[in-house]
Amino acid sequence: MAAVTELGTALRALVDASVSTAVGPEELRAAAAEARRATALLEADRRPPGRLPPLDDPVAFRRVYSPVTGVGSAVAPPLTLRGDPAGGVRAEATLGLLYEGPPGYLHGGMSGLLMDHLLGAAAIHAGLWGMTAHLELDYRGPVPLGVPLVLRGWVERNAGRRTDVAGSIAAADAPDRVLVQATGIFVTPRAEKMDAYFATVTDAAGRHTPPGRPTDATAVQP
Ligand SMILES: CCCCCCCCCCCC(=O)SCCNC(=O)CCNC(=O)[C@H](O)C(C)(C)COP(=O)(O)OP(=O)(O)OC[C@H]1O[C@@H](n2cnc3c(N)ncnc32)[C@H](O)[C@@H]1OP(=O)(O)O
Repeated sequence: MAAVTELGTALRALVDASVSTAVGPEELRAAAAEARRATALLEADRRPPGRLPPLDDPVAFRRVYSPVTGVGSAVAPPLTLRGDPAGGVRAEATLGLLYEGPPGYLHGGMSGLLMDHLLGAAAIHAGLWGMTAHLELDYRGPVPLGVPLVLRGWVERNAGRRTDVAGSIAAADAPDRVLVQATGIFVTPRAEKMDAYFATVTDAAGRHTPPGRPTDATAVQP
């Protein structure tokens, strides 16, 4: 885990530098050559799709390469989710130029990614695993880059396999002024769909490990 985190941290610094650098073409080409060397090192042994990385725990929903929370991901902020004393889950983040939409502000699709994850995590935190069936966002104000944000997700109601969830993004210094409001419907797929979707998913040892088994949601910090 330390090595995965070390590489992820280095890659995030590289990606951030690559989208904010003002160096010339010679330096860009030299950096590209270094990046290709690193890629060759990593390509020496790759896992096939459907086989989880050894550090993943699908029951606890620990995903080291998640594009939202993955400590090993080059593109994840990465968020750390916590149980929210007010209910549901929350995370804090300061997002950089990698995620820019309008100049100086967060790309709206990135808000969608983050809200999808927070809402899904809120359902899981309540013991209600499901896949996103519907996600709706209201963009009430632009989300600034480079300032601390607070992201929240909470369950509104549950009926059978369906869970209605909501969430928000706000600046940490103005948490009551909601910039993005999200609502979503998460559905635990019927058994035959679960089988069809995840029949070939295995852990690193080759054991069948579909998601959605009863979870202790330990990926959310207490
Ligand atoms: C903490 C750890 C961190 C870890 C946190 C990890 C968070 C991860 C968050 C990311 C999650 C994703 O990206 S998931 C990936 C994106 N999503 C997908 O690919 C899902 C694609 N869609 C599907 O496969 C399907 O539509 C399903 C599985 C969602 C539903 O199919 P189904 O199982 O046949 O369910 P179905 O019988 O149709 O519906 C069940 C009930 O839900 C209602 N329902 C279903 N869909 C909808 C809908 N769009 N809008 C309204 N209502 C709906 C139905 O009316 C019904 O209500 P009633 O009649 O019972 O009242």
